[in-house]
Amino acid sequence: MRLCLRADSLTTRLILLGSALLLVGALGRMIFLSSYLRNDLTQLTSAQLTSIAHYAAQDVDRDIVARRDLLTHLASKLPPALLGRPAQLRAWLQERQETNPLFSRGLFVLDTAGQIIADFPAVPGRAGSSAADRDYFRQASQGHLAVGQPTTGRIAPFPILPMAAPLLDDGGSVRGILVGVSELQSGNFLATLYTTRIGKTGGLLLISPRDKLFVGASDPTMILAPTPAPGINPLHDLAMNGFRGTGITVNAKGVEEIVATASVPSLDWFVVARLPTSEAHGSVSRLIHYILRNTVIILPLFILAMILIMRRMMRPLMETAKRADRMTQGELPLEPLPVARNDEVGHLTAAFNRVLSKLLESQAELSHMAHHDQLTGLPNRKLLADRMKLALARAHRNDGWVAVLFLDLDGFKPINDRHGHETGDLALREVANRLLAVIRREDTLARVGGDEFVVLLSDLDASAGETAERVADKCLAVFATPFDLPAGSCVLGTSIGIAIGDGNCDQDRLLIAADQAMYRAKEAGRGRYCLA
Ligand SMILES: Nc1nc2c(ncn2[C@@H]2O[C@H](COP(=O)(O)OP(=O)(O)OP(=O)(O)O)[C@@H](O)[C@H]2O)c(=O)[nH]1
Repeated sequence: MRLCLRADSLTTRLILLGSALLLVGALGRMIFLSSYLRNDLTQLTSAQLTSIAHYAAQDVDRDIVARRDLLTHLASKLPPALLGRPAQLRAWLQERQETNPLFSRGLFVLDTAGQIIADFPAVPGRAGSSAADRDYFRQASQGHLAVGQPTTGRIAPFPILPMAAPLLDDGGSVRGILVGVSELQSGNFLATLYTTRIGKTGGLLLISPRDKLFVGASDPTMILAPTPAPGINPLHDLAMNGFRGTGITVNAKGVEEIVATASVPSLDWFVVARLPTSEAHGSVSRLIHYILRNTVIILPLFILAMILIMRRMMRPLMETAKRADRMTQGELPLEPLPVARNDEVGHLTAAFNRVLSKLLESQAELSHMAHHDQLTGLPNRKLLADRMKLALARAHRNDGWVAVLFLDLDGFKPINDRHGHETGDLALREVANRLLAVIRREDTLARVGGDEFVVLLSDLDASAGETAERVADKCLAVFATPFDLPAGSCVLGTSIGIAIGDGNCDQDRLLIAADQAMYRAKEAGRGRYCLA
């Protein structure tokens, strides 16, 4: 049986509903899962970035502290007498530098006017030049160790960090300044910070709030670039003012990032570890694509499976409907349908069968009513006509005979008049019962009028007349006994007209002949029979 997917069919609706639920489920999973995972990944990434920023800040701090300690130590050990002897001073610097080359761009000494007295390694043009304008000179002149502003070297164009320590005499006065210069990207300084990548496009930043500079960055274009002006990046502004923690922000290039900040303890610098959210949430996008792809693959399979399942489930229902249809069109007899399964379709089929059996019962009742007399339950004139037709056909085939006895009650009307119709009805029923008792089972007793009965005797032989007279005698005899009715005992009689016919007789003429014979019996004094 073919299953048509019509727009108004239950199957189509169920498939559409199922598909809609599948899509809504996938959509729901995408929305709720992606939101949940985004939050989760943001927290996880923030924690990881915090660790990275912290470790990077510790690394920077270790390098700064090492240089600060070295410079302080060298300044304390530099013999004051060497300040007036540049050649010896350079030799002293060389010895120290070769022993511990932390300051990759060398050491030099300034006099109190900021003039470079000696340097190592000797850079052409450095000795004799002035550094009086440099911030570290001004700070160190005050007697403090100074970390200068990271800058691009005057001699060599590399990002450098100068550090300066005052050379103090015994009285604590500044006699000169020892300066150490480190190339920021040198292998023993911050090279790792410059080359570290977080994810594909994330990285580290080292920021000096005092100098409003990016000291270091994974992105080379940002090295020594000025930090954004306040108001561009709120989280950056907070960090510049001392906030340390994590957050999501949009950087100056318009990229949304997860960032974590950590302070470099020995300076006011801080490290920023950053990762674009698009990268951090990359697995969410992949998951959404995965769900979408799966849904696109599953949906047609689901629809196909639904069609097959629905076809299987609906087959009994459709077969039931088809058979019911054929029954209504008269192609199949009205019979109970087979109940295939004990499910809703089975219940529907069983209900249909119950309706059908009620219908058959009503039909049988109607048919009985159409062919029987309501009062006595005897065949009526219509059924008698059918039976006569059959009896005459058999007689025709067998060369047999039929006899019709037409009975009209004598004295019935006075019972009605005297005792009422109900008593008359009881009398008619009793007459029917008494007559039924005297005829053969295969003969027919019919009520054809108010107090008129017909006895049809079929399959008679040539002695049909004698047989009919014998039956007429028996019928007369049943009236010999008075009728014992609730209203009292009543006497009834009957007049009988007999007509005999063979297979060639017309049934109406036979009945009329019997009727006329009955009238002759009436006229002859009632309570008797006459032959037609
Ligand atoms: N109680 C009852 N009476 C009926 C029914 N059908 C017809 N009758 C009555 O039966 C009576 C028949 O009339 P008649 O044939 O003249 O009655 P009768 O007294 O036997 O007269 P004769 O046939 O001339 O002997 C009428 O009074 C009808 O009203 C019925 O179903 N029940």
